[in-house]
Amino acid sequence: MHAIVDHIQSVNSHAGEQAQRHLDTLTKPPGSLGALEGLAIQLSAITGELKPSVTPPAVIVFAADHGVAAEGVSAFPQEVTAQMVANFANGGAAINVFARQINALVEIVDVGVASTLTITGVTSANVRHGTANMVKEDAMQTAEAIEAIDVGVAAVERAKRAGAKCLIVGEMGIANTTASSAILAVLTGESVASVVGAGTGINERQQAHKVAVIERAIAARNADPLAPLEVLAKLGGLEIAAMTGAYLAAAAQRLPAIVDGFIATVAALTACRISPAVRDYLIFGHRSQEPGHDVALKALEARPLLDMSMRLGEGSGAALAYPLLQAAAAMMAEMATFTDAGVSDKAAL
Ligand SMILES: O=C(O)c1ccc[n+]([C@@H]2O[C@H](COP(=O)([O-])O)[C@@H](O)[C@H]2O)c1
Ligand SMILES: Cc1cc2nc[nH]c2cc1C
Repeated sequence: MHAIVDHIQSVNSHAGEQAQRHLDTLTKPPGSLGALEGLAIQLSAITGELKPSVTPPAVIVFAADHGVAAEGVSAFPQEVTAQMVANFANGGAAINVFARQINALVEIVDVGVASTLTITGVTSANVRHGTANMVKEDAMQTAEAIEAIDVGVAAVERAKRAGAKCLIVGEMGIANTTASSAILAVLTGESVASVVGAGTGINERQQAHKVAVIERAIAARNADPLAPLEVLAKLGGLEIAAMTGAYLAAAAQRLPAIVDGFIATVAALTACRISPAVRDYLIFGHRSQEPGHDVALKALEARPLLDMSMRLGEGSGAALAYPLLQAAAAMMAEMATFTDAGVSDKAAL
């Protein structure tokens, strides 16, 4: 982890300024493509290229289990994590469908599923078979969190070697909204109640119980809000740590990363607390229905591209946003300039 953090540099603001100048020569009123122009400038600043390519994208899904599931904080039983991993391997989940739609490379990584069965087509990088119950003990040791971060780093490096030009990082883990809410409350100082939601679909009474569980865990673990790795280890999840590592590696490799929903954004915030320069490598794909997502987005000063009332995870919202990045790249590469097309530029009034 430390080696990758040392590699992270700021985005190339000079390339971003050149992209802005190029955009203003294209046959459209300046700024008229709105947020798409901002996206193009960001892609240039990330890659250092005036005409960047985001093809092909790589989808990486990290799966892990959570000891805190034993507290009855999710609408679904823990075994669903492993069952969904098998579904990902068979190509039947929503993320598989959306990944095929955008011709993405796909890797499914078991970084901490409770089940000990191995599944063909899944990268086995299990650090431990689920975290401990954070109400009773630290979710994991710091060394395990670092190991899981390194699983994320390694997956991004494989994607880069395979030719990926853009990353879509997703997750699967029953009870991971509980871990994410706990991390977010500690990192931001916001109340637990303001960052807890229905997750996979618990009712209001169960949500009140979830708030109480998280409050107890936060009090018992007593993590230092200024020590992101400690917060991640004590309250986090193995897939959240792997995603944190993936965002750190994306920045180190100068690859744009599309952040998915609530859990992904909490991992992104953790990565930015470890290394603030990561922020400018991140593009926020969608706004999740999970209420804590707004808190996490605000902490990152992020405006997501889509608002589809989704709350699935898996990287699904990021995959749906990917065609907007393709459009931004195509605009830079293919649009005619005023000079090329013989169109009169803005009148000098
Ligand atoms: O991405 C989101 O915003 C999101 C919001 C709610 C739930 N999820 C997914 O649902 C699972 C966690 O929900 P829960 O209720 O078990 O904590 C996990 O597998 C996530 O991928 C994902
Ligand atoms: C079926 C199911 C699919 C998921 N995908 C991500 N989280 C999930 C949670 C459940 C319960």
